[in-house]
Amino acid sequence: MTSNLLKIGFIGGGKMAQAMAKGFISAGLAKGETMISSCHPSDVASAKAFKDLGAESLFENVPVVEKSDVIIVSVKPSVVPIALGDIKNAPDIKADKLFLSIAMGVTIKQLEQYLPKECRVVRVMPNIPALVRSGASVFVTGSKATDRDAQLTKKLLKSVGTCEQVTENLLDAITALSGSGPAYIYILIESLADGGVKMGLPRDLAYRLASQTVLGAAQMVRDTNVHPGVLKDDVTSAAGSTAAGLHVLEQKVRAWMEWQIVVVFMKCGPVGTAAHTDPPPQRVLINTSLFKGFSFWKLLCGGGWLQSANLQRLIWKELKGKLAQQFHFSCCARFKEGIVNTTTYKSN
Ligand SMILES: NC(=O)C1=CN([C@@H]2O[C@H](COP(=O)(O)OP(=O)(O)OC[C@H]3O[C@@H](n4cnc5c(N)ncnc54)[C@H](O)[C@@H]3O)[C@@H](O)[C@H]2O)C=CC1
Ligand SMILES: O=C(O)[C@@H]1CCC=N1
Repeated sequence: MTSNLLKIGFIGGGKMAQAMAKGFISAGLAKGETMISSCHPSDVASAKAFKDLGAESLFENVPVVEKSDVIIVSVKPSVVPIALGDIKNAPDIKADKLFLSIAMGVTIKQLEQYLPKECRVVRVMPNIPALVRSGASVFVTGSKATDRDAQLTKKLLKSVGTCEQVTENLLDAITALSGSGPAYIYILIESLADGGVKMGLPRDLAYRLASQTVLGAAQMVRDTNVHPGVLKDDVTSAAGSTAAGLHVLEQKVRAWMEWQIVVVFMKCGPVGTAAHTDPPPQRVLINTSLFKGFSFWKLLCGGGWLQSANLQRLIWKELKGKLAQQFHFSCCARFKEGIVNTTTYKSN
């Protein structure tokens, strides 16, 4: 029986939409035929992926809204105004429905502006392990979303992992931690396994051991409620092998893992708003250790202006090497007596 199941629509049928759709099917919350997706006409792979699930797959957004009870907006942030514009500009569309946007950096305010005024909006940050129902999701409700919408959002997201309601000011940091996080854990697994292979392990055994080790360690943190530092000490015998390994890792990995959260956080604001009319928020850098001798540098959200070109050059030199992708960001120097500089750069 499919008649009691919600009709779930995806505007954008890419990687994250497919992960959620497959998770909903495994959870019994949807069937292929109760879902519908749209994608760009050039994206035949995504269209096929949804068809393979038994879902309808289109190259138009308006019918997805018309045929669904809940619509998941799962296009890239820069495409959100275009895709939602299709809906706003459609004559006679009945859009008094719940829209869940998973787009990085696009705010509730923007979503409500892009959509027809009768739409109810929830902003979500899921992650890709939703595919195997081990996702970590959070959500924020928009101004017109009801308690029932919040309950429904929870039901959908809990079916594919954990789900917590948060406030919107936390979403960019959450994107950096759990939205992007799986990618960082994948390189950790890959590098653990590569190290094992280097020392003679068969590759398939190395991946099985590496992934189970990450899974088990994560479960220990989640289920025992013991501080990760204490758990780490339990593995580390005096003068043993783990201590030797940690000596290497502590020098680089810990600092870099924290640093990437700052970098992603900085990226979320400006990119999410790049295509929009709102002025991009000033995202500024805090890393007191980076700039030796300039211990007054702080991470700030806010603006200001600096006179020292030397300081600007120094920051830019530091950052350029660390930020692989092209984007705008602002650097801000804050002296003890107040903010003295903000400059917007474009990396290349
Ligand atoms: N991939 C991930 O792990 C996560 C992604 N997200 C968010 O999910 C969103 C989608 O990301 P991915 O699935 O990774 O990207 P993707 O590139 O795999 O999917 C984007 C989809 O949008 C479709 N599309 C492009 N233009 C369109 C249009 N005008 N109308 C309708 N569909 C259109 C594309 O054909 C494609 O199917 C992004 O906003 C991202 O920030 C959030 C959390 C995790
Ligand atoms: O890379 C991205 O922009 C998206 C947001 C979180 C995970 N993937």
